[in-house]
Amino acid sequence: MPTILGQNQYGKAENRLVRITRDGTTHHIKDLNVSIALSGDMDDVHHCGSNAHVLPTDTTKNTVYAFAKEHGVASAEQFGIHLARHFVTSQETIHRARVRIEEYAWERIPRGGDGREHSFVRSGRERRVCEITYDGGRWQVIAGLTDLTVLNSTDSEFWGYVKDRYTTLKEAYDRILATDVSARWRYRWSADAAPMPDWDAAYARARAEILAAFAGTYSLSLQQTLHRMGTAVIESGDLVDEIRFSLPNNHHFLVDLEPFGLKNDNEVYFAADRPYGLIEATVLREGAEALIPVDLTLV
Ligand SMILES: O=c1[nH]c(=O)c2[nH]c(=O)[nH]c2[nH]1
Repeated sequence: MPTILGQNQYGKAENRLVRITRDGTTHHIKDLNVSIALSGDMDDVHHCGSNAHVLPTDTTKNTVYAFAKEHGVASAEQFGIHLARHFVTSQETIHRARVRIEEYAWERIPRGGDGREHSFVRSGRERRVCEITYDGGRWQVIAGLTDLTVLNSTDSEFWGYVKDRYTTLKEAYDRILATDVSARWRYRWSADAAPMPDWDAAYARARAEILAAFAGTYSLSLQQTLHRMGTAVIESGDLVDEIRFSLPNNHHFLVDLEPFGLKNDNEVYFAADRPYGLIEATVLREGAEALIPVDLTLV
């Protein structure tokens, strides 16, 4: 039976890279997990095993480390753009490159004024991510974050919902709202000719807008909070056209203390870890195209 080769890509996944920049006795750290996926004239390697068009995945790994030395890592986005451009422009058989980067944040440990800055502590579970795609003509730059854990201990209600014979949920007029924010946003930058944005500043602004909107929204549902967070990011400038969120509703249930003769005045909660509501949506600038995949685990 004849078959047709469909979409295919290959490359080295999860190259763990730590780049130290030594600025005298002050050191800077970038801690990345870099995944490369290349596509192009790959019919022969799949059909008859000729590797003549294949740049080895091992080489893509080496390129990550060599570029870290030669070009440094100014930002994850800029590093990804460098790599994607290199693979597509240096190899005739490679027409598209996708570079995904996860970044782990480190904070400095104060060293008691000895003037030497080389001690770090890993901060939280939160990760910064980006995905760069280049096909020789157009760029797609998606950035985001995963597992940014936030909680409001009041200013959240949930009532007025549909009730059927299986509904047992009590209406809530003062509840905890908590989630681990996963967000991906797509920058408008899409051409080599356009000036390169300050990726770190753009990331910091989006993250700050998400946090401010979460804290500042009097919430009638997590869906409403999501929409406010997305709108805040898009309206904060003209760089982000689309943002998608995946928000687990980290339920906190009031514990029944009446058996102990105690009144629970919204003070004692059971923090459940599963199951959890999962609220997901994309917010777009008017007229923008939805290009971020529905399933954020794929980005
Ligand atoms: O913010 C919420 N949105 C829902 O859709 C929902 N459903 C539910 O049971 N609790 C909540 N909370």
